[in-house]
Amino acid sequence: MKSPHPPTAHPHRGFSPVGLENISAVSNYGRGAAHMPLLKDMKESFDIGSEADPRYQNIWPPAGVADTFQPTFTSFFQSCYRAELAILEAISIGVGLSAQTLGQMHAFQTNELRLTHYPEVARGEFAHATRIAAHTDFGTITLLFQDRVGGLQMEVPPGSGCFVDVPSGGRSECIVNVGDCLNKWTGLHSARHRVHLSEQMTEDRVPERFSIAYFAKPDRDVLLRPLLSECSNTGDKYMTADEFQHMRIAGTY
Ligand SMILES: O=C(O)CCC(=O)C(=O)O
Ligand SMILES: [Fe+2]
Repeated sequence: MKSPHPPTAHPHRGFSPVGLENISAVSNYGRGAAHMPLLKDMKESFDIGSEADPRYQNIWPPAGVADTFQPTFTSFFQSCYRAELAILEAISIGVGLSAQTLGQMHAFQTNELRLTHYPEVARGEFAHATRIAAHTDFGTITLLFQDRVGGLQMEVPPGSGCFVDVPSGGRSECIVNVGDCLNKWTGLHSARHRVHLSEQMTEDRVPERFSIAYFAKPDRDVLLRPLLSECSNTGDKYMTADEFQHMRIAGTY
């Protein structure tokens, strides 16, 4: 392995083989009594942070191995950051905050880009495993890009344990997902989602699937407190974003 992820969840950098991370460790965050089953994830991933992050370095492939990888994804990361700031401005205005409120809390680019490959598997594997277990994203917003294979599902209604397919519009589509931090600031719903067997998948072999998720995260010292007087949040009030990220991710590696 040329760019191994550290053995713990922090920092999210480099390559994680199938079996290293299991998201079901955090599936039950924020849930009431109806607990999700503990299923192993069938995925491998590569995590990239901002080159400007003062705390953590990226773990790039060594020189001579996939030399276009680093410039391609450094540039893509910057494109996602520009999109993030535009979307945060729109959300700020939409919820009644001043236009720069959310953007100002994302100045240091503690964001992460994750490339995920879900290998082809036999359909029967889904009896005791999944592609990525149910979870809410921990950050502010997620920009999700996927191929046309399908399998992304959202919990509807919230807290029910029932998941519906999110149809894939293909590689030019970007799904914007609300994360837990934006939920704490504004009350917008952070949807629980997973990647599992979709209703359309009727063959014995479930084809491989690729996705790219860009996780926009708050600056580490920002407090997660309600920004709108009418929104009611529960639990974890006034943690810093950094404390919250560490708490949420514990146990996944
Ligand atoms: O692969 C996907 O479509 C979703 C991945 C995801 O939800 C995540 O990495 O947080
Ligand atoms: Fe997610």
